[in-house]
Amino acid sequence: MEVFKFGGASVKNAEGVKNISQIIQYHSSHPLLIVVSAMGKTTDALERLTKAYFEGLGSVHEIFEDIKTYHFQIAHELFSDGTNPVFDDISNTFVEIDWILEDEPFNFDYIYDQIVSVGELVSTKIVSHYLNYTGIKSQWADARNYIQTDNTYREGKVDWNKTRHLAEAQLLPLVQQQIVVTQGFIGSTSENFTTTLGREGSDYSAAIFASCLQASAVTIWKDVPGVLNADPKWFDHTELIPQLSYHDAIELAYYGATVIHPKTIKPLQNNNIPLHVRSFLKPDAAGTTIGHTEKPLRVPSFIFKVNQVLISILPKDFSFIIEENLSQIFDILHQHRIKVNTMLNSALSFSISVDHDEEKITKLIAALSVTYKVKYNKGMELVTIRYYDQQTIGRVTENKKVLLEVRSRHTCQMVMKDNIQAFE
Ligand SMILES: Nc1ncnc2c1ncn2[C@@H]1O[C@H](COP(=O)(O)OP(=O)(O)O)[C@@H](O)[C@H]1O
Ligand SMILES: N[C@@H](CC(=O)OP(=O)(O)O)C(=O)O
Repeated sequence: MEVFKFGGASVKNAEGVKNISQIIQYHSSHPLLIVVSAMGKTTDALERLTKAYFEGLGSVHEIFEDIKTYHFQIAHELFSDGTNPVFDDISNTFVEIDWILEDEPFNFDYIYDQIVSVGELVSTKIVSHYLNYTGIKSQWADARNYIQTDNTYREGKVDWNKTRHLAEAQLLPLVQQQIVVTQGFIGSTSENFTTTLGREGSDYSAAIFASCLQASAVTIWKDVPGVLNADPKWFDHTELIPQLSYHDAIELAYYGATVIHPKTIKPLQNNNIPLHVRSFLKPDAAGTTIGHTEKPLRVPSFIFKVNQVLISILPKDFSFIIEENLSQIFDILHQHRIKVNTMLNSALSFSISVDHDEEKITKLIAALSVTYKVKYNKGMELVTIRYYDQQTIGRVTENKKVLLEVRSRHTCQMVMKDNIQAFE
């Protein structure tokens, strides 16, 4: 059996749903598990809804109505028959949000997961109904019955033993009967509360299912021809990488190549399952295959991250940065759930580049400032070049001021900006 994953961009409208149905039909001669994300930018909209609800804003109902209208419009374009059971199914799924909104808000992360997960529930209902409507026999499955996590809401940690057991015992027999459509991104605690696996986590879901079911391959269908040596949103002249080792794929994803969620590769590598990245716009093209290959990447690959904050942390008494300080600093970073994108330490300071999440950063700086002198620069860019050379470094740093540079044998990272403004 194989696992196919379709992200939000592939099902952002009725045309998209029709397109992926054709892809599924073409491959339907062998068992398939289809993992689907929320439609288009629905997760962002549900996040806005959750925030508005917590802030008691009057826009809550307007945001919610827009989300519902978007899905019903897609369904009306797909199903000419207004009595199709899909319409009741969509309504019943959205009712879960109505119930939440009737109560007073409590525990943001928990409520976030209960609301935001509805995006995946409703998209998979539409896709599954549409496959059946067009004669492709399929059944809908609730990913929460299989993917078991702890109760770290918004970033559920997978309980692999339970998940493997449930997937093998209960999901595999279904997939062997007919095509199964399920959700990416969501799981469940042992008390049956919904969790999410972290933003963009549907690729990871596909890998979890594939590894638990010993799939022969995973294909993630994207709006790009495969893995390129840079994000085409940033660069004009990108090159397709036809074959990529698991190791290089992990490095690229880890440094922020958003084409693959960083957690996706390891479970596949551990089980020797190839990962194909292909275009849902050109489904006949081979794309990229990630697997065991000794072929090194021939072209330098770039990863850009904008909206970075460069934070320098110095002991208040100007003493040296020693292991004890580092351990305390990492503890504070961990408590604030901050992912460090790059770091460098010198005798007197420790510098990190992190994503600029205003709320988290304000709290982090306040916590660090108790013990340390903290300097920071907002609005920075972080570029990572895998397999760098001097010419490539020259190209990306043209007209930039580099504030921090870290190099290993294969990877060079630079934090930079056009005009520097220092804050203290
Ligand atoms: N190295 C890369 N190769 C290809 N695409 C990349 C790369 N780095 C970033 N991307 C971006 O990843 C996007 C596809 O990923 P994403 O939007 O998360 O898909 P989905 O929502 O379908 O999961 C592309 O549109 C592209 O802009
Ligand atoms: N819908 C979730 C999960 C996901 O992975 O979506 P996508 O496959 O569209 O990136 C999100 O936007 O975070």
